[in-house]
Amino acid sequence: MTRLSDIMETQDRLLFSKLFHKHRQVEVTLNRSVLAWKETEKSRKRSSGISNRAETAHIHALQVCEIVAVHTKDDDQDNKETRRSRAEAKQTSRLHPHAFTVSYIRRTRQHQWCCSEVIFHSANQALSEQWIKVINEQLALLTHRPKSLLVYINPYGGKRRGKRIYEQKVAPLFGRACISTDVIVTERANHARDHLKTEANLDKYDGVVCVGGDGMFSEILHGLISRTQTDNGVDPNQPDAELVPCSVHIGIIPAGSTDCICFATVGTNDPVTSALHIIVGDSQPMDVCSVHHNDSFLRYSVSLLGYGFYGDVLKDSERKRWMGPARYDLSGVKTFLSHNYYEGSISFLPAENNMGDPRDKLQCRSGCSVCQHKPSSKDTQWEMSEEKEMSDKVGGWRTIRGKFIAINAASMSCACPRSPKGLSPSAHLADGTTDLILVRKCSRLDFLTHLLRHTNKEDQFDHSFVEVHRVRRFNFQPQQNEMHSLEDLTETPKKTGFRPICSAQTNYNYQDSHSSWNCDGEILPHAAIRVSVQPQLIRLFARGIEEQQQSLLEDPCTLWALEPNTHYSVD
Ligand SMILES: CCCCCCCCCCCCC/C=C/[C@@H](O)[C@H](CO)NC(=O)CCCCCCCCCCCCCCC
Ligand SMILES: Nc1ncnc2c1ncn2[C@@H]1O[C@H](COP(=O)(O)OP(=O)(O)OP(=O)(O)O)[C@@H](O)[C@H]1O
Ligand SMILES: [Ca+2]
Repeated sequence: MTRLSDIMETQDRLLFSKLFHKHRQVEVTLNRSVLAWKETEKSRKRSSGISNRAETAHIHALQVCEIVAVHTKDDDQDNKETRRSRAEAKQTSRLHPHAFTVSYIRRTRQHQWCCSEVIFHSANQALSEQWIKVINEQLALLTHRPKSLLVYINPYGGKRRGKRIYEQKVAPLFGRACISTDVIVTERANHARDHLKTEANLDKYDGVVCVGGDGMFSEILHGLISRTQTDNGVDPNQPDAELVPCSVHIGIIPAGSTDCICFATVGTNDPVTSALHIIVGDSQPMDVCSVHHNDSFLRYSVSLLGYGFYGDVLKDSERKRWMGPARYDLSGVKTFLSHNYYEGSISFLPAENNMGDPRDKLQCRSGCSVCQHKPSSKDTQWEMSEEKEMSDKVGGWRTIRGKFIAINAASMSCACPRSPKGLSPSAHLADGTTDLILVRKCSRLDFLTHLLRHTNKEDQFDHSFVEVHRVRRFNFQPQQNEMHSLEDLTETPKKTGFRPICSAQTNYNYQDSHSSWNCDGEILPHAAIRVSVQPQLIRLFARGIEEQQQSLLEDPCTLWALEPNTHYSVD
């Protein structure tokens, strides 16, 4: 571990100068990883007045990898941060007229980042220019940062604020970081997907950014995966085909209704935070489920594949798109009151024991050790073996038949503002597995308790009617001919008035006896599906949720040790 005082002294120093910051003289040091400064002793003595006892030294430090950009100071930036008098600011500018601004990432609250600035003044123009040059040289060494991005904006996602969010909050940051962009505002559903599939010249870009919600992300996902498979001659209709990972990173600027992919990979739905993760070129691999019906490809999923409750909520909510995000709450209540269950048979290939358990409370966080474990070739051979697929007993495939209110496969936690811990709080972003949650038929009250536990600290899997398995693949086959309402199961049956109650004996048809699959917010056209997790098929400009820092000083990224009698301020 490097000590901050060493950085301030000589260690690997690239540049050292006495400059002015907030009207005080500071010693500024740059090495390959840190930009640090502290007030000079002379200045401290002057500020502490007549007493000869200097104030304690404050050392401020920024990590170079969290510097967004360095520029000559704009005139209108004068002393925004000091709240000192204009006269004092004018005096600094007169005596030390050559200034440069370092824009950097500052952590605020709840995983949010903002872009802050620190301004250094100098009397010497050449010195100021040298600082800009040397910092820029260090930034240029960070080759994983994107230089050119293709941006798709859905102007109709969420509360229809995508365009404004991009123009006001994101474009200025990309501009400051000297990232060039080609922006396409979509004109119809699937515009972005089709453009990526056939037209976009992907060689030009280091990443694709989507401004919108999970549906818009899904378009980008489908466009990119499909393009990559076509370019590599892979037929996606083969359920066992090994798909080729996409080389282009995806960035998400949240502007939708749920935005669970952004929330579960960054920890917050904030456009500025996401833009900063893109600028620094963060990289988070992610699993993708491929979904087939017989031998034809249906869709890819990265978050929730939900049959029963979440399928019914989505189907109903699609008719209420005009309501915006509130449609999910209304359809949620309506579906809850309908209280339907569906019969079917689900078979699955459990993940190996060393892949953890959905109830182990080992949450996926930045640098997650579980996600480092790549499936061995032995695991893959096992997966591919159709012979094993036929067997129910030898530790391979298992089959469960039953009546379910919900069948959910969560390939990641699916945390979102509605449910901050998500559908499966310990699911992992990139471990090659999905958590299969089976909610069997139960009373309304029991199901409500289960739902409520998604919003508090209690364990939503701790019910006799819920089971959860970590799996690599699963198949679902709906029961052919029955549909039930749970009216007869509740202690005090009530007519809901929301939908006709069908009994098992009367007028059932396919639509009533089957639910639909909610695949990341899209309805699938078939109930019988085969699902296979494709480990780490895509990469996002994200780093996973960072551990909450108890204080900024405990930032896991800091490179230095604390020293007694010195105050540290890690900006
Ligand atoms: C009593 C309160 C219980 C609240 C329970 C909240 C659980 C919420 C779990 C959210 C999981 C989201 C998973 C993400 C799925 C995305 O790929 C997809 C596309 O964006 N979003 C949805 O399908 C959108 C799905 C939106 C689902 C909303 C469900 C709302 C249920 C409300 C039930 C109310 C019962 C009230 C009884 C009086
Ligand atoms: N120009 C457009 N006109 C109409 N629909 C569009 C357009 N561009 C994209 N879409 C479609 O709009 C749908 C919803 O978009 P988006 O995901 O951005 O918002 P949302 O549904 O409100 O949020 P979430 O998916 O997070 O719940 C997507 O499925 C996408 O295909
Ligand atoms: Ca996973």
